[in-house]
Amino acid sequence: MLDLNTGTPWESVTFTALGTDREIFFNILQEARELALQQQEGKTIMYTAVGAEWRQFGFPRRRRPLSSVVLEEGVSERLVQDVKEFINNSKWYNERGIPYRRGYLLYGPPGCGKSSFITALAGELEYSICLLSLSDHSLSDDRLNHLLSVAPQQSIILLEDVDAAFVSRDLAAENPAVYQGMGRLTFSGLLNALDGVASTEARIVFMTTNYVDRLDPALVRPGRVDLKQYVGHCSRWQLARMFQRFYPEQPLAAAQRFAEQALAVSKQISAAQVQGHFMLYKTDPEGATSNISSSLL
Ligand SMILES: Nc1ncnc2c1ncn2[C@@H]1O[C@H](COP(=O)(O)OP(=O)(O)OP(=O)(O)O)[C@@H](O)[C@H]1O
Repeated sequence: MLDLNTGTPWESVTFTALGTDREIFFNILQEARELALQQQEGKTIMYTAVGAEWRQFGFPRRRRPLSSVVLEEGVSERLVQDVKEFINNSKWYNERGIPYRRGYLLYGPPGCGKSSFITALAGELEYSICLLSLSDHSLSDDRLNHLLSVAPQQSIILLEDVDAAFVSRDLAAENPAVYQGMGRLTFSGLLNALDGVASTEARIVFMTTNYVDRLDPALVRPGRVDLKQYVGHCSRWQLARMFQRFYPEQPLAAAQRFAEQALAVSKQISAAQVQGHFMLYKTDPEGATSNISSSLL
């Protein structure tokens, strides 16, 4: 059976037992709960907004290890440390009367690992992800406000491609026709909703964009975005690291040679491109290095 309001499958089960010991029911329920939770163990749950509530999207996904997302040297560690420090410091915020929330902005070209990193971070923290598209035309100021206030506990709110919903107010003023009818969510509604995100629990908001210069400064000011991080094309270090992860049996020198040659072909290679290239040479590291120009251009 389906709950017509939420679309969630459900059924009623009636237990009857002879005797006077009610404990048996509690034990059964406890066991059922543990079994249900076991199914989610080691997994990351994604939620999307449906109407006024968050609904689980697809099956829980196996947690992505942080080490599988190769960002520029030190970047991943810095972000993880910042988030963990924030989560462990509720007292500091309470004592100073500062809303217990932290905003992050990851920006940079497509396919360089912004979304992958956030997914892996959620896995590391054992948090779920609440994915919200600001360009969703059914999103209004009130609905956004409500959704942010009822987000599941221990979740990261992820606003992807924030530039797609709002453009710098100057740009919009210059060319109103282009930016007309971008949904009922207003820019000030978004700012208010972000400012209102406060709870006794750590509230983490991640935003991503490919076009940081299109964002209104009001959106990325401290308090709304506390840490900005550029996630860009692959550096020499990243290329070698990705090679080593893909071909762990290869010596470091082979990884360095791959990185050299890849950069000689182009300085603007995304990690997604590198991953796609390696997939063509799954068991052939030599081929991956000697045929770089064929698929990385
Ligand atoms: N730094 C990385 N390390 C390992 N894999 C990566 C990395 N960046 C991207 N990939 C792979 O490339 C694909 C796309 O990456 P992802 O969606 O994270 O990029 P993105 O920066 O969020 O792109 P967009 O701006 O288009 O949303 C994924 O399959 C991911 O596994």
